Amino acid sequence: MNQTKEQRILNFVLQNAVRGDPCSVLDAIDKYCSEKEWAMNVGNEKGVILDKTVEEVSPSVALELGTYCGYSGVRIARLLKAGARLLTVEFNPEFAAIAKQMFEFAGVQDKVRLLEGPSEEIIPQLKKKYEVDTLDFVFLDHWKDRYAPDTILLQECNLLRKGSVLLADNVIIPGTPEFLNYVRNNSHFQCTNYPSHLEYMKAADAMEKAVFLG
Ligand SMILES: Cc1ncnc2c1ncn2[C@@H]1O[C@H](/C=C/CNC(=O)c2cc(-c3ccc(F)cc3)cc(O)c2O)C[C@H]1O
Ligand SMILES: [Mg+2]
Repeated sequence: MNQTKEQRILNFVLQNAVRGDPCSVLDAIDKYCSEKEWAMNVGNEKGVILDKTVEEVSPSVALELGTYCGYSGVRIARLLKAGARLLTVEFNPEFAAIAKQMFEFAGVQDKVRLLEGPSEEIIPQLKKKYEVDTLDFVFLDHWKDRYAPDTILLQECNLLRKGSVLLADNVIIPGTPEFLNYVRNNSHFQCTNYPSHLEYMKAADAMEKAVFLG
């Protein structure tokens, strides 16, 4: 059976990165996806914005929506302090299987919990089933039309507290107009835009940080 692009990315990592070295995993994915096959990883340029935000927040509990191959999950998990954890949500079982192997190879599997299913089903389970009180950091990188409804759902489920930080990928391309309108016109969010570029390309993209004010 033909391999998928995501399996080819994982194989390249297994053959070219160093087991237990998260940075070598990120470098291998970026090398493959810039030289061989484009893929929708947040990439190294927007990845630095993600790094800085994670370091600023120093979250105890972080949530990622849209795991895909695990690139941003490795990126976030490598920066987490001892005892902190990342919950990452992915509803495509093939991608989830790839990401799990990516986390194990990178050596971050003890910090990451991959939750398989649609975000609208998982988010309401976070408190009771996954023992979350509130979320310190949320990275939104799943279907772009889900950013706004899931931001509302996070509030409805009382998962945000004063100071919770949302960071959204792709607010220019593919674009998340409903989400931007929602958080920028909402007195409960303080927003900051971070201009950048589409992963592995010259096209303009940006990330948006939205801090929940309680
Ligand atoms: C609701 C829900 N629940 C759980 N997992 C979900 C979910 N919606 C998507 N997912 C999972 O996240 C992943 C989806 C991410 C969606 N990301 C994208 O569609 C995406 C697309 C581009 C892009 C830009 C320019 C172009 F010309 C073409 C593409 C760039 C990116 O950085 C992206 O994140 C994989 C999917 O299975
Ligand atoms: Mg993205």
